[in-house]
Amino acid sequence: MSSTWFLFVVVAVVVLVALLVTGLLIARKRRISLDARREVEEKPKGGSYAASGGIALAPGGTAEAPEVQHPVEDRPEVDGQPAVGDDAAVPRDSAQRTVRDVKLPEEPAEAPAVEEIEPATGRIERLRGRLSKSRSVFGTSLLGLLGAGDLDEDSWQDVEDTLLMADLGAATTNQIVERLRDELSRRAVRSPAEAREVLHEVLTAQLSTDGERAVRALPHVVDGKKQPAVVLVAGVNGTGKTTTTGKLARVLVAQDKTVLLGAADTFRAAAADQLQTWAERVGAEVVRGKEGADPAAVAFDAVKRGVDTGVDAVLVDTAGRLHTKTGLMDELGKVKRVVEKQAKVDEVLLVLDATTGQNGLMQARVFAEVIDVTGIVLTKLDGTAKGGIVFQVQKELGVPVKLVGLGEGPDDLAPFEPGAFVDALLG
Ligand SMILES: Nc1nc2c(ncn2[C@@H]2O[C@H](COP(=O)(O)OP(=O)(O)OP(=O)(O)O)[C@@H](O)[C@H]2O)c(=O)[nH]1
Repeated sequence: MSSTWFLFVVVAVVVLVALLVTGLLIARKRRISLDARREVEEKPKGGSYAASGGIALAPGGTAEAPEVQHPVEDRPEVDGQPAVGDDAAVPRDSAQRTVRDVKLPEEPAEAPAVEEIEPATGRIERLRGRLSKSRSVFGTSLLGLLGAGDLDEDSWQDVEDTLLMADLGAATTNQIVERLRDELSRRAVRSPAEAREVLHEVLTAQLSTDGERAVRALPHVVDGKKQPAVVLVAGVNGTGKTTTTGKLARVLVAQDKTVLLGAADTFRAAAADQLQTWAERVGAEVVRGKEGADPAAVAFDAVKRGVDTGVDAVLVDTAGRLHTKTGLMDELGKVKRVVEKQAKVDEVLLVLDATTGQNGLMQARVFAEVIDVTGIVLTKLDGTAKGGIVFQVQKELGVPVKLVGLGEGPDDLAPFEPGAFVDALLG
């Protein structure tokens, strides 16, 4: 009986163990197959990347990104650009690099180059081509008429018209025609060469004047002390005052004279800058005031500075005054009076634009009433066929033409010499 019970118990235990093992195996098998299916189901379509973690979010607003020490700091040769290895060190989604100020090496300030200046002697000959417009009137027209031999009244009328059109004015034209008639018949002129000689003589004589043509721009001694020459440059806007002042400074510097420029044209904003540029080109000092400052005060300061520093000449560029504005014209008189508290004004150059013809003459008259003009500068003779204005303006003012402007170039200013001028006109 006991052995039967023992056998029964063993069989029961074996069955129980078998059942237990089978149950466990079945349960495990089920779980594996389930998980595998889910894995297949959850796999995203299209082969895209499935992130393993979520995106870190932070509240917006003022939170500042931590400063990143970028390796570029240590590698100046990459010049701030990403280079190989940068991404490895700084992940893409780390804070962006900020713009950094990089100190560039300073460029050495360029000293303004002082230019070489053409000698002034013989300039009118060298610039004679610039008078080509006026030359065609005098050279081609007049010589054509006079060189043709005996002139009838119609031909003399043509000579007269030609001179009038060249802006010689009625009085000067009459005098010239009369002289030409006399000389041509007295000398029994037959050839064009003889006609040219007579014309040259008559025109040159018309240009002669008792006035001194030298520009008074050299220093002198007062009470044993060197005093700079003081030159005022006056004229209507745009006639070429500033340009002439600059050109004249070059002429002086080329002769080893020291020059100071006074920018008393305080009306036109760019005038002082323009003068400063001229000064820098020749290495001269400039005295300038604020825009709109009293021109007389600037002129005074310039002359004072010139006296104190012992320069050879002070050239004062005055404002472009319209001759119709009497107040402004009076101011020019004031500039002169104020300057003369410092030093005598040696030269008042009136700049006239030759292309304005008769209008230029009207300006000259008004200026001469306000200020004692001592010399005339006739500019832009290169751009006009009316070179004859030279003849009129001298007669009108009784003041010599001292300088002529024959172009915009820095050395296109020539001393006025009647013989050379007429030569250039006749070609
Ligand atoms: N062709 C030619 N142009 C000239 C001559 N002189 C001056 N100019 C030109 O004329 C213009 C006026 O010259 P500026 O010197 O500025 O005249 P400004 O009288 O000082 O003028 P404001 O300062 O306005 O009163 C510039 O373009 C010069 O280059 C000359 O002889 N020939």
